[in-house]
Amino acid sequence: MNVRKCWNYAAAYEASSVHFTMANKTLIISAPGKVILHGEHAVVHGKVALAVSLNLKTYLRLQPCPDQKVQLNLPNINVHLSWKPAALQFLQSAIDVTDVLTPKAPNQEQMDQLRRFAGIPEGSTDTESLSILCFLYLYGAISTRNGQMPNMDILIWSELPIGAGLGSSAAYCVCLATALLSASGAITWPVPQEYNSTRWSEDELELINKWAFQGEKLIHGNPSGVDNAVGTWGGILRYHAGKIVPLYRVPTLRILLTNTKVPRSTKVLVAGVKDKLNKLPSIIKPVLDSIDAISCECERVLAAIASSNAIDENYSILEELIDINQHHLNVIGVGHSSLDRLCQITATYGLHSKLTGAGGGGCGLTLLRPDTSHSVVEAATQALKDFGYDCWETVIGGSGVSLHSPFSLPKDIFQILCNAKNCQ
Ligand SMILES: Nc1ncnc2c1ncn2[C@@H]1O[C@H](COP(=O)(O)OP(=O)(O)O)[C@@H](O)[C@H]1O
Ligand SMILES: C[C@@](O)(CCOP(=O)(O)O)CC(=O)O
Ligand SMILES: [Mg+2]
Repeated sequence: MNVRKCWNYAAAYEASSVHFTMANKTLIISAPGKVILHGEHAVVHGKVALAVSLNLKTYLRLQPCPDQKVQLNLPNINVHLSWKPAALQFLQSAIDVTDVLTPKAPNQEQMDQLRRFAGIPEGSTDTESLSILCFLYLYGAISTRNGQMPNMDILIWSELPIGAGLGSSAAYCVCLATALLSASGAITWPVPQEYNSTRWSEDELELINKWAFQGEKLIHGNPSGVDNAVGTWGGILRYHAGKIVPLYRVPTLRILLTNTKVPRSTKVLVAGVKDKLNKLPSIIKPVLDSIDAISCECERVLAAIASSNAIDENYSILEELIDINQHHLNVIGVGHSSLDRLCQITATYGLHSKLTGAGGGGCGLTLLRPDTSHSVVEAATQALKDFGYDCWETVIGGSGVSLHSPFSLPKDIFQILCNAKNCQ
């Protein structure tokens, strides 16, 4: 791997006790959430998944900390922490990552040390604990290389619903990995004229993706890697056993997303499927094989639609695949009555839905045909909202991890990330 050294950054670093001086620039990064069309859960067991980036994003703002501390602000979950670098000194010996180009996951002993330091009880899977442990691990593994204990002020805020199947954990990890790798000089510290675009080389994106995957392991236990791949590269991807293939022959899809608002944890659901597979392999394995076949068939049909072939018939196949997969997901134990209701409500409008992401509540997707009328979408949306669900038509397939100028952000996001007090 040829990861570029950021020489300007290194010079600034040498000349200053502040790790990422760079003329005290603020770095703003975003990573998108994702929608899994087909293959959730099966992908953890080596099957194919098709996933696409979402126009809802997580944003990270990184800046030097004026009072020489390490600060972590996570306003979505009301976490505001601050450490003196000396208090984090133990991370250097505890997380012994000798080569930042070779990402590793924490072992049990390291996890125990991090947990004890943060005062998090063993086995705790609450939102705050996972986010803090993930930060401490990535900071310790990436930022403290070369014996440094850099001060920094990090704020991460998301427009994604958290814990709802749209990949907020991966977007969180991609943003953190990108910021920490940039600040440590392992990947390019982007220069101002590169704002509003992805300016990392393919090797750098690979390194971001690999570190984000280590973070996902901490949050999910046993992730497939599909979510962090979409968060890093964006677009529509076919993911199979770590192999990422961008798909180009795909029509513009219209998708309605519904958040049932039923909370659930990906970690718990993924572990549940593994248990079922271990307990009843001859029953569950064929279901995972069938989900694999659904993803492959969906890819074929999307390519056929993109070539303008028999649109109506091919949409009928897509709808049937959605229905079958939703049944399979129920069989492997990741359904929920809130999702069944979503499928029933949309069916009354002739629309087909399935859960997306880990299931157990969270979000479902509904496929709209190119000619599904506005009035049908409105009526279905209203019926779902009447049930207390959030429902919106999405824009999918946008860019992956990106860099932003504070002043080109949408006003509301600018205000959250860069109020006058926080932004330099
Ligand atoms: N913006 C955020 N701020 C803090 N933590 C976050 C944020 N986004 C995601 N997380 C972490 O990711 C976890 C949710 O991940 P997960 O259960 O995989 O659901 P999903 O990825 O579908 O949103 C949260 O419990 C939290 O630890
Ligand atoms: C269930 C799974 O396939 C997707 C989980 O996505 P999410 O965390 O629910 O957004 C797990 C994985 O692929 O790592
Ligand atoms: Mg997740």
